Amino acid sequence: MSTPTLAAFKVPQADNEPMKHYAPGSPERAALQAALDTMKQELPFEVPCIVNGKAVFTGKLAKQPIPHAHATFLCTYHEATPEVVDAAIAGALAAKKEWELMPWSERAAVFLKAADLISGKYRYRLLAATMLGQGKTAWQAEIDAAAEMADFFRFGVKYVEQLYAQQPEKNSQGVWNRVEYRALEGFILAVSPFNFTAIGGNLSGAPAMVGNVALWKPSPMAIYANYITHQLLTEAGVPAGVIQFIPGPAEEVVAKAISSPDFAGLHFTGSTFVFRKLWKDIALNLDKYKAYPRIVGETGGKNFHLVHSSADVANAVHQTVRGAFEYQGQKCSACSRLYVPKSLWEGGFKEKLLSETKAIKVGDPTEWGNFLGPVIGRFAYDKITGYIKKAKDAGGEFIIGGTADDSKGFFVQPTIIVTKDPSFVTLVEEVFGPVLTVYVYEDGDFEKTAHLIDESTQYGLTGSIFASERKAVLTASNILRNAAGNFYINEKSTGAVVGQQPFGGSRASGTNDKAGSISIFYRFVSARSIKEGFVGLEDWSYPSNLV
Ligand SMILES: NC(=O)c1ccc[n+]([C@@H]2O[C@H](COP(=O)([O-])OP(=O)(O)OC[C@H]3O[C@@H](n4cnc5c(N)ncnc54)[C@H](O)[C@@H]3O)[C@@H](O)[C@H]2O)c1
Ligand SMILES: N[C@@H](CCC=O)C(=O)O
Repeated sequence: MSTPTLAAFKVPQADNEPMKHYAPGSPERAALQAALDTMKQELPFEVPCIVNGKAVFTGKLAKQPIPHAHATFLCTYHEATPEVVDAAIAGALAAKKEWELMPWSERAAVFLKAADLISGKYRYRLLAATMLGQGKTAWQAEIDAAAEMADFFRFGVKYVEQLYAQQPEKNSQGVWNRVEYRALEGFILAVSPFNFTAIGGNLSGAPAMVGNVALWKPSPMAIYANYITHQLLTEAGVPAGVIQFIPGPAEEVVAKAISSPDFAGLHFTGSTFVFRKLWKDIALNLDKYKAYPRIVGETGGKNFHLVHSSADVANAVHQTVRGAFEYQGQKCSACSRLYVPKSLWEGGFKEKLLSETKAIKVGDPTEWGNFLGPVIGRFAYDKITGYIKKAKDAGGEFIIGGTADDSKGFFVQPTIIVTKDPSFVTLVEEVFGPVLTVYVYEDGDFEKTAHLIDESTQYGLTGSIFASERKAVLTASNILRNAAGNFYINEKSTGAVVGQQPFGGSRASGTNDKAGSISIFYRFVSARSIKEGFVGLEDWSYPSNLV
């Protein structure tokens, strides 16, 4: 039976999820501690693939280690095989028939409920899994797994309502024009990174919100938090088959999915290298596809803080410490290059930056008081320490840090390197760790330095100008227009909020489809224009045909 449309429903106003602060003695600190204690007692968990709403135990096992104590595993998970991927595609296509025809208000209700499950019932479990599995402190986990994910769903619903409301301005006499926003034919492949639990939820959830079905391949380093995300989406009412959860060997699972004729789009967040490879692989399969696939990818960055001589030094230093080192520099938006005028650097900036950085406590992120946790895993540890070695070999001046210890967990101390070489290796390549490289410029070279920032890397993700002189802000804003998709003034380069600063960059940083905005939804719909005539033609010829 079809569902009647008996009203034009309005979705609730979207507000950002109120953040909890976890201060000593607060009820939220007690609740999170209890969730952590329980999770530590119960681990390791077993995680299956979820296909058509059913748990699939393939027996092909892999493990997600705890980065601050890598001998311990948070979960053992069952990897998807090519047969599981095939079943996931077939099941998703079958589920799509009902899902895309479901009235919008029903789909909206599912995601609004998911947001409330994140704010309430699942909050502390999601946070605990993100802290243990991805090495986040309580605050970093709160920003991500609670606030950002709830915001993605609540604001997403609002944006879809706005998208659907976009209708043709004009109707000729006797005609009614409409546009409907169809889901894409086929399925979306969502491939998510380790560093934000929320991004996994959004990569699979955003296409589903507009009626698509998705195969979700999570990062091997975020399996458990993403599995909980899938569970809450199911509890919220996402029907079986609409989001298939298929962890597994990345190359194999992804290659299988993108070789399907029904592959309709890639929703990717991760490194530039992998995204470029996938784009090329998709291109090689182009003749197989039923339609041109949509390719959306948000990727790496080499984000800058440019300090002008008129800047408030205390603010610039504090913002830089947070921007560079929070979550161990493993945010795509992390500040990893700092440009400071000589007068400020020698006039107290350097001392303040050093003394503030020295005060940072590094250790187990589930212990209150630690500001930094471990980096995510062996590969990241080796890559970051490799860059530290390269920087030492190239003659960088290490003013703090440069040391690391992987005996128990993957710990890298916050590191600051000063260089006189504007193309220094850690000034141009993405390190993705707690490593900040400083370039000190002559005060008179402000504009030249802005051009240097613009031209010296392939990326264009985030960046900040610190200045109190308006002219300096304007100059930097103009020169750096294409150097950052998220540009900040007297604010750090990290911490974009859904509904406030739509997120994404261009150049080698991504397709800039702006997660957390209406733009992303355009990428996962294919509009159909409908023209209905109410008055029949009485003749076929035009007045211009008369003589
Ligand atoms: N721009 C953004 O919004 C944004 C947000 C978060 C992270 N990032 C970027 O992500 C990177 C860190 O995340 P990561 O380490 O998880 O990235 P990654 O590229 O290593 O992995 C991302 C995803 O791709 C999969 N993958 C890896 N190799 C693959 C292959 N050969 N074929 C198919 N799939 C493959 C992984 O399993 C994972 O699911 C950084 O470069 C960071 O800047 C960007
Ligand atoms: N949106 C986040 C970064 C996400 C990528 O890692 C920020 O703005 O800091």
